[in-house]
Formats: sequence, C-alpha cells, structure tokens
Amino acid sequence: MINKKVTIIGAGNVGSTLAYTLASKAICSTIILKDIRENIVEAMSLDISQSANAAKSHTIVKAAKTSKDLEGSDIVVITAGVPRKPGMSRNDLLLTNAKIMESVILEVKENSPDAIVIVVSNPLDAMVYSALKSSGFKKEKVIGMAGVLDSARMSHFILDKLGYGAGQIEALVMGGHGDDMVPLPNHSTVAGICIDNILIKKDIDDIVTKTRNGGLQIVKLLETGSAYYAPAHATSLMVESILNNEKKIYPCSVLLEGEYGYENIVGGVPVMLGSNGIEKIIELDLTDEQKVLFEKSINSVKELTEVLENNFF
Ligand SMILES: NC(=O)c1ccc[n+]([C@@H]2O[C@H](COP(=O)([O-])OP(=O)(O)OC[C@H]3O[C@@H](n4cnc5c(N)ncnc54)[C@H](O)[C@@H]3O)[C@@H](O)[C@H]2O)c1
Ligand SMILES: O=C(O)C[C@H](O)C(=O)O
Repeated sequence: MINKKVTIIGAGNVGSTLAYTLASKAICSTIILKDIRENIVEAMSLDISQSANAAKSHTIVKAAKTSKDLEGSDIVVITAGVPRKPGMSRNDLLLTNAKIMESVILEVKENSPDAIVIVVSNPLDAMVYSALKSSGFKKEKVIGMAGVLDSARMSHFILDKLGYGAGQIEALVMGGHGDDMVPLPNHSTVAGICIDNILIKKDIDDIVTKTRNGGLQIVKLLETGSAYYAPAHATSLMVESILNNEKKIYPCSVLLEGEYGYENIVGGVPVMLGSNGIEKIIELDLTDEQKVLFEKSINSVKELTEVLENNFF
C-alpha cells in the first residue's frame, strides 16, 4: 500500500516478526520499529529492511530515534511488554505490562493521535482496556489481536485430528484470550461442512481443550518466552484488512457497549475491520451453553480490569 505507515512498538519476537511479514509482503510503504533496546531495534530494522530489499518489496523499514518518528502512523501495533515463562499465566503479567502500556499509549496519543491501535501485549483483553482508558481513544480505534490467533490454532488442531482439509478449515474462537476462551465448534467448518458432521464429540472436546492450551503448550516447549510466528501473522491480517479497507470479518478483542449484553468490558467477538478500524460488531446467536462459557470468560477479564481500575484509573 502506497503512503501507509505502520509503527510497531516493541521490537521483540512478535514485533520484529510482524515487521518482517509486513515488509516481505509490501503491505505498507513505511514501517517504524520502536523499542527501549536501542541497538536491538537498530539491528532488527537493518536486517528486515535488507530482507525487504531481497524480496524487491517497496516497504521502507526504520528504527525510531525519538517519539516524533511515530507521527502520521496509520496504524500503531503495540507488542511492547513482557511475555510469560513456564509456570506463569498471562494474568501474571497484568501490572508489569499495564505500566508499559500506559507509557506507550500516551506516547501514541501525543505523537499519532489519529492512528488505529492494535494491541498484542498480554493479558490481551485487559491491555486493550488499559489502552482505551489511558488514551481516551474511540473504541473503534483500539483493537486487540487474539481471536485470529486462537482460531488459527483451532484450525490447526482440527487438521491434526482429521488428517485432511488443509487450507479449507475455518474455525472461530470468541471470549477473552485466557484459559477460558470460547472455541465454537458449531461455527467451525471444513470446506463449508460443520465439524459436527465429520468428527465425534470426544474429538471435538479434545480440539477445544488443545485450542485453549495452545499458547501454554508453546510456552512450555520454548522455555524462554511465548509464540510469535502465528501471533505476528494473525496481526498482519488485521493490519492488511484495515489498510486496504478490506472489511474482512475477524474475531478481535473490543470494548463491548451493550453487544452480547455486556457493558464497559473487553472481549473477543467477530468484527468487521476496515479503514475506520472496527466498522461493525457481529452478534452471533450463541447456544445456552456457549452463553454460559462466554459469560465466564468475560468475567475473568472483568476481574483483571477491576484490578486496573483500582491501580491506574
Ligand atoms: N495477543 C496475543 O495473542 C499474543 C501473542 C503472543 C504474544 N503476546 C504478548 O505480546 C508481548 C510481546 O511478546 P514477545 O514475544 O514479542 O516478547 P519479547 O520479550 O520478545 O518482546 C517485547 C519487547 O518489548 C520491548 N519493550 C518493553 N517495554 C517497552 C517500552 N516501554 N517501549 C518500547 N518497547 C518496550 C522489550 O524491549 C522487548 O523488545 C507479550 O506481552 C506477550 O505475552 C500476545
Ligand atoms: O501464551 C502466551 O503467553 C502468548 C500468547 O498469548 C499466545 O497465546 O501464544
């Protein structure tokens, strides 16, 4: 995309992989990478720019020298924050990452107040809430990435179970990006065929459990941090839909104001992403059982946002 600028704050595993993905596919004209680790961000920017040149992509990649370099960003992706390690839950990152989020989002507000913000840092839904409250930005402009990742994981586990259907699987996960996220088998298909028709209940239950534990599985194996290839790719799809005004539907973490019966709470639901950010929130008919699971997941997010209210706002 010509004349489109994406700034990524936090040039760690997810941020740098996202920059590499966007630059390789020439999704925008400029990428600014910002991090408190100055040498690392300089090295990442050089390496990714050189990779873009190898790919004959027109995307220019630069390290931010000052906050002024954020000016004029169409999208700011926030990947700054600490990842969890084995033995930790995402929620254990709450206060550490909320402090980082507060300083970063105020920097965005001061230097690029018209940008659409995509939040990636964990615990995701609480960080979206924190970004919204600290910035005062409109809810349409602050969007959390998790549902696209969780749905991709569910697709992976469906494929793993079936052994066929690669590239034809669509899965859907809603709710908070926590241990009680809500995978929706009745909205998950292979070539349009609902998985209820081709898998037995025991196998579907297993897919649901593995999807919920998908992040943890990788944390345990990596030992040093968390997943980044799938998170970065998932984020790049959201960036693409916004910059190209594609109006694609993706499950994203957004502030609910009446939708699904919830007020002033953040949760993952299907939304339409276009040049205005969140252009529509889609309200699915959930089964009674799914409504209960969604409520449980939303209540877990609420516990975290109450802690934030008591400590920050
Ligand atoms: N939403 C999701 O689905 C999802 C998926 C993967 C990771 N995450 C989360 O994303 C975050 C980043 O993960 P990662 O694997 O890239 O971690 P990482 O440690 O590799 O990178 C984080 C980067 O943030 C930087 N940073 C810290 N404070 C900063 C600040 N004030 N300004 C600028 N940069 C700052 C660090 O220097 C580091 O380079 C974590 O919180 C992780 O839990 C979320
Ligand atoms: O699991 C994590 O801590 C990182 C991320 O939320 C993920 O799901 O991969």
